[in-house]
Amino acid sequence: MYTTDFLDLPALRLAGGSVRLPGSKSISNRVLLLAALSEGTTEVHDLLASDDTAVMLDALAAIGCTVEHVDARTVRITGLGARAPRSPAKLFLGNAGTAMRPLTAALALMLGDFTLSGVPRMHERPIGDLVDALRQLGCAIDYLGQPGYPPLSIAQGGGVPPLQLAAPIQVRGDVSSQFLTALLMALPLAAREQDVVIEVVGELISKPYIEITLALLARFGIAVQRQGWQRFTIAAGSRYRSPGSIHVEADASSASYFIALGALAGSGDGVRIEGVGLDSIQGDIRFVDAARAMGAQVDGGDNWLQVRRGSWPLKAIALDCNHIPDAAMTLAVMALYADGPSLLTNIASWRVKETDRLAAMACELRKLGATVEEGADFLRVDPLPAAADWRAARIHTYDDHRIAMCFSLAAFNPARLPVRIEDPRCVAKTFPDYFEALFSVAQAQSGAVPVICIDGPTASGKGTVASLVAQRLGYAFLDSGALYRATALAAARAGLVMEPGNEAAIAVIARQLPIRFDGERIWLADEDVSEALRLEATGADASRISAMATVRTALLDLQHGFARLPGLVADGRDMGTVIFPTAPLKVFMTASAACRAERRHKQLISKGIDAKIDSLRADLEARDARDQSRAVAPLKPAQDALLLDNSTLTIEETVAQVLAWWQERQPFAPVG
Ligand SMILES: Nc1ncnc2c1ncn2[C@@H]1O[C@H](COP(=O)(O)OP(=O)(O)OP(=O)(O)O)[C@@H](O)[C@H]1O
Ligand SMILES: Nc1ccn([C@@H]2O[C@H](COP(=O)(O)O)[C@@H](O)[C@H]2O)c(=O)n1
Repeated sequence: MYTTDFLDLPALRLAGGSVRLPGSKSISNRVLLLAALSEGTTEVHDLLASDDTAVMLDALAAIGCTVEHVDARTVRITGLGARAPRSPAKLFLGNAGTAMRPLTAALALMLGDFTLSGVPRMHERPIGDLVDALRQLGCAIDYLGQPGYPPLSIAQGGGVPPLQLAAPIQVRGDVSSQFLTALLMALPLAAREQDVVIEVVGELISKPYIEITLALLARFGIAVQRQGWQRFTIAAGSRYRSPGSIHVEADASSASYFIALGALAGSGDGVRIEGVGLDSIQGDIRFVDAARAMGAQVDGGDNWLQVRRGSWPLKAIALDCNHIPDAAMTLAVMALYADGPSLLTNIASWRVKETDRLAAMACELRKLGATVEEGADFLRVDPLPAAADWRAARIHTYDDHRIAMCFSLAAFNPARLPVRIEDPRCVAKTFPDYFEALFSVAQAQSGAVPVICIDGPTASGKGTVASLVAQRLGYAFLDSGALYRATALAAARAGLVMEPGNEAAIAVIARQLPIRFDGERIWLADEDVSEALRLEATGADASRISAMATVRTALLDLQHGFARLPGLVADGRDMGTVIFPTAPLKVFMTASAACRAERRHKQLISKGIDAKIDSLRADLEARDARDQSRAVAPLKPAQDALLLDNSTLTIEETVAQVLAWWQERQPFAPVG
């Protein structure tokens, strides 16, 4: 997951290959609560690991369920059954509507004292219609802040008041279908001696989500009779029974980004999406119809979809999006690539989601250059047909995962402009590895993967700085010196002396180098050689073999392979001059020999390695001289490199300078 302040997506061109989607958020949190209310243990497979499921799991543990993490995608829940929940309990539910609403309803029917709160935005998301319905029943539930919104208090430590079950329980259905879902999941707890009837007031929105709820209730032993979408009856004697084991389908709304990707850029066989198919129980699968209407070619089976580009430009669409409220945001970005204005209607529910999505989408689309009309419950988006119409935009994401994900599609713009996604971490709500998945199937425009080169002499700090710059930008990091060091180490282990007569044999070793980078650690085959590589003797050997032309050639492909989405920071001696000569930023980093010797001395002492500063200085000067004077790829600044002497700078100041130079090269307007 990218946890950087922003993530710059370079211009993208084509998409192909296969992605496996994470489990559905809606199904995951429903299944967790149903398992918690059941008697017995439920093993939940393919569970989404995300912020929203994490808060639900924490809450279930807090009220006394046993939660065991079997592996990254499997959790075992032992439910409460007939037991009362642990009380008092304070539950923090982040910004997870799928946790706040159903937990409120379930706990309101149980013995105990509970408070339910969330992040500030959660306290702006309405819950009054659900609370009204629960109060009708007789539950003791109060607002702790603004009436109509969380945080809430449920105070039934002394006992659950007698519930008014004779008359139908009325709930509004036109603000959020989650209120009805919450009651449907909670009221089986009350349907012991008599049927419980729920009546929906107003037109029910997002009906497909109710279908998911009913399907999952059935898996946990609860049959609900439905008369149209207005009246739901839970039979007397209902009791939750664990199915023992249950699989969570992949998220159909998450599929929308990859369906769109296929429609925009799917080349060859296009994009294959694993984990959700055309027969999905999730309403958002109907996004496929909308994508087809815009021109996408979509095939699918039980548990897979395959999407290719069809009509181009895409066809404009006018669609009532009530049935796909979440996935419809993806259509708004696809509309930029259409042959005319697109109109998305019946999306008023966007206003009460993670943010006011209607306002947010309009604002961010305009930043890209689009003309957008925003109504109370609709959005009209004009396309951007010509490259000159597009603007390089910093997309603000409002702590809303779907905004981050759908705007990534703007990176396919014909102007070849990068797109900056602010706070990319917000995708953790439903799809923590979204950008990794995107980069695994998307291809950059040729030469568009950005590379920052940092070259310089020994101990100038280029490795330290390059790695920090890479971290801040979410880019890959290439420590090219490690490749020469690893080759030298492998050659020494093979009994070779680093002299010209052994060049051919050392080049063979370099070409087949079984090197693997794993975070801070470096492996040669199955041995962790991180420490051995940093020895001064290994550095000196590396310097000797690095003068051999065939060894350098043998390491070329390996180094080029590091240039992948979303970008690379590479440090070495010839990054800017030979390996990435067209890189948009080249820095030549130096510091005085005295300063470098002192730094290296401190570095070694801190690792418990004894060293003399004078001999260190002599060694590094000898190494620099050899690196500068060799015939192939000598150490020198590229013609267009910026010089950075950091003798008097701290590490942070040096990093800040490199980042500042990088920002100067970006097309985004300065932050105003
Ligand atoms: N201003 C600075 N910028 C960068 N590094 C610094 C700075 N001040 C101190 N250092 C320290 O200098 C030491 C040498 O840095 P580093 O190993 O990154 O250098 P290098 O140029 O990559 O060396 P080599 O070429 O041997 O791999 C590190 O311990 C680092 O923390
Ligand atoms: N691009 C590069 C990187 C390194 N070398 C040689 O390897 C030696 C070790 O490098 P470190 O950066 O890890 O110290 C170095 O002295 C160079 O001789 C190179 O030639 N080209």
